[in-house]
Amino acid sequence: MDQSKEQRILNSVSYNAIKGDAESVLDCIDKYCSQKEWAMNVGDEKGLILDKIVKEADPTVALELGTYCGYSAVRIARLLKPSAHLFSIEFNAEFVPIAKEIIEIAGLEDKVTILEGHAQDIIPQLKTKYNVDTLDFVFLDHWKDRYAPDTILLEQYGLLRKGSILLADNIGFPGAPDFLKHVRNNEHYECTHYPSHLEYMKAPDAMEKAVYLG
Ligand SMILES: Cc1cc(C(=O)N2CCN(C)CC2)sc1-c1cc(O)c2nc[nH]c(=O)c2c1
Ligand SMILES: [Mg+2]
Repeated sequence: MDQSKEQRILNSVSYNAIKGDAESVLDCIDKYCSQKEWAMNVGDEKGLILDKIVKEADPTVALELGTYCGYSAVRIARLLKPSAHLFSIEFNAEFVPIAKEIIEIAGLEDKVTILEGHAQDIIPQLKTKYNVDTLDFVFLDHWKDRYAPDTILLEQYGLLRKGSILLADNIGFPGAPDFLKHVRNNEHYECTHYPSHLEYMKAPDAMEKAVYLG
């Protein structure tokens, strides 16, 4: 059975990255995906926007929707303070072990918990099963059609508090029009638009920050 692209990315990280060095894991993935095989990591350019917003949020509890190979989980977790934790939800069973391995190579396994399943099934369990009170930061990077309904779930399950910061990838491409409709012109959100480019490409893309106002 041929290896998957995601397995080849893990092979490259395992062979080339410095164990315990998150930056070298990120650099290795960015190098592989810009020179060898494109993959849907948030990437180095949009990654800088992600870094900026994570530093601004300085979250104690963070949530990521869409783990994929763990690139953004490493990107976020490397910036977390000692007491902080990242929950990352991934529904594709093939990606989960690859992401776990990449996060471990980065030395961040104690900061990240990967929850396998659909966000709409796991979000309702965060308080009861995972002892979450409220979320300080949420990175939406799973599937454009789920951004809006899953954001509404976060609201309905009392997981957002005044000042919770949502950051959504792919607002430009593939695009998430109903998410934008939900958060913009909504008195409960303060939005900021960050134009950028699709990972490893020249094509335009963008991220949107939406701060929940309570
Ligand atoms: C799968 C895919 C293909 C894209 C594209 O236009 N391509 C043309 C150019 N070739 C080279 C690459 C592919 S963009 C994209 C994508 C990008 C993300 O950041 C995503 N994030 C979360 N969830 C997604 O489903 C997701 C999909
Ligand atoms: Mg994305």
